[in-house]
Amino acid sequence: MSTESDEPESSSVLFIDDDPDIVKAARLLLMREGIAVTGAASPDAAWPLLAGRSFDVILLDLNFARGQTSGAEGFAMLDRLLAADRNAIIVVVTGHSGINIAVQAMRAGASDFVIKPWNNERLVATVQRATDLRRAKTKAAPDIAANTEDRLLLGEDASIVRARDTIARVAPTGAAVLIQGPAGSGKSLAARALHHASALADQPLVTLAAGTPLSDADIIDAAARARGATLLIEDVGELGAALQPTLARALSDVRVIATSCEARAELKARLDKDLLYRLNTIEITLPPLGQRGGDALLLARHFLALFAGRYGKPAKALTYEAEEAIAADSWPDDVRGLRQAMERAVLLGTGEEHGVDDFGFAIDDDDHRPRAIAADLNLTRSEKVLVEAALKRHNFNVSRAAKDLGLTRAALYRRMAKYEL
Ligand SMILES: Nc1ncnc2c1ncn2[C@@H]1O[C@H](COP(=O)(O)OP(=O)(O)OP(=O)(O)O)[C@@H](O)[C@H]1O
Repeated sequence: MSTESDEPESSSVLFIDDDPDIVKAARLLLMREGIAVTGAASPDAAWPLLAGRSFDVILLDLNFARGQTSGAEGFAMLDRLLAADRNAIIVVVTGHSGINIAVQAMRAGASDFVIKPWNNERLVATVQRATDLRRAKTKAAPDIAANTEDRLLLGEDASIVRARDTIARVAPTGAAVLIQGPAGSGKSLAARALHHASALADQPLVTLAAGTPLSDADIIDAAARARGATLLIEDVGELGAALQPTLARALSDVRVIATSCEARAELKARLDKDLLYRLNTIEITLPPLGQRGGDALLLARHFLALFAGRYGKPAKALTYEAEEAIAADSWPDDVRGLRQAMERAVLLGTGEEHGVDDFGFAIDDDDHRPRAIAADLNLTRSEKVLVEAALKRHNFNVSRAAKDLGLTRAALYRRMAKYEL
């Protein structure tokens, strides 16, 4: 938001670095220049902050895991940040030995780099330059400063990593993309992410809701408005047979993204061949949340932090039982249902932590385990989920996680290898 004042506008920095002392040093230094620094200890911890607001500059450490020097995690984050906001201003932070890596990062889209330990004056100058660059870009395209919640397809399950990768690769091409998945699984979000990452991001995204009553004229009108831009056809499998040829004919000079709850075979039976051919050059499938491993827990934490920020409530941790129940639930209303459950918990939860009661899970009276776990007969999956939850809870400290799980360190390491954690 711009302010009418002679004072220079203060700027905001998100510093993603696992070393709290480094973040603190930057905060104290930059504060004197009117620059506010928010810290995030890991890429995971950064997303809820990014979803809730926008930052002028992102300082990104490239190495997170202890002893890592390849920068792989930082590069992955750099790609994701730029996919979420192609005008993000990212300054990578690296040690002396990482100059080559910093140069590679700039080739990959970073705006600048800082070498640790830094020279104070140089850090201030770099951040100020980066802020100016952001301001210039924001002026050119005012909507980029809007919060990025509608572009972040979060998750670490292989299916979501693949979906993000496909989005990043096909967005600039203009190819037609069909996104399949159950209701509430993130199809519209994926479509918007695709649009924002495309060369047509500055043009409108026209939506045609195929599941609502439509006439030929509605279809022709939507396609005309989307000419030279992108048409999002939601629930394309619901489109009446009589209207399908009209749509197929109207889709010239339009980038098409379609979503469908139906799987491919069903869609094939329902849709006119020409229309399907026009829609499914590239297919992206979003599996139900209950089949995405640890993503339910990751998303739950994300939404809790997001809503805590939005409603000005304290950020609370989840109890162990609540984590287990969230990880093991089948989430019939998918991500939408989980999102609502987390919003309700933030608004209504009264305890110091979010417990199972905040989410309407019932505890089994016999073994004091959440019922959702008892109902899940897939032992392998439950074990993976529990191991992952314990590791995350203890910030990947293996000794503490092993103790929590009642395992020896060796037994935990074996399971981590088995589940590729
Ligand atoms: N991977 C994700 N990361 C973050 N938020 C998500 C994710 N997936 C879904 N959401 C959020 O969950 C809600 C439901 O997602 P969305 O509307 O995209 O689902 P949909 O599959 O299009 O549903 P429908 O078929 O009912 O239209 C939205 O608020 C969306 O932002």
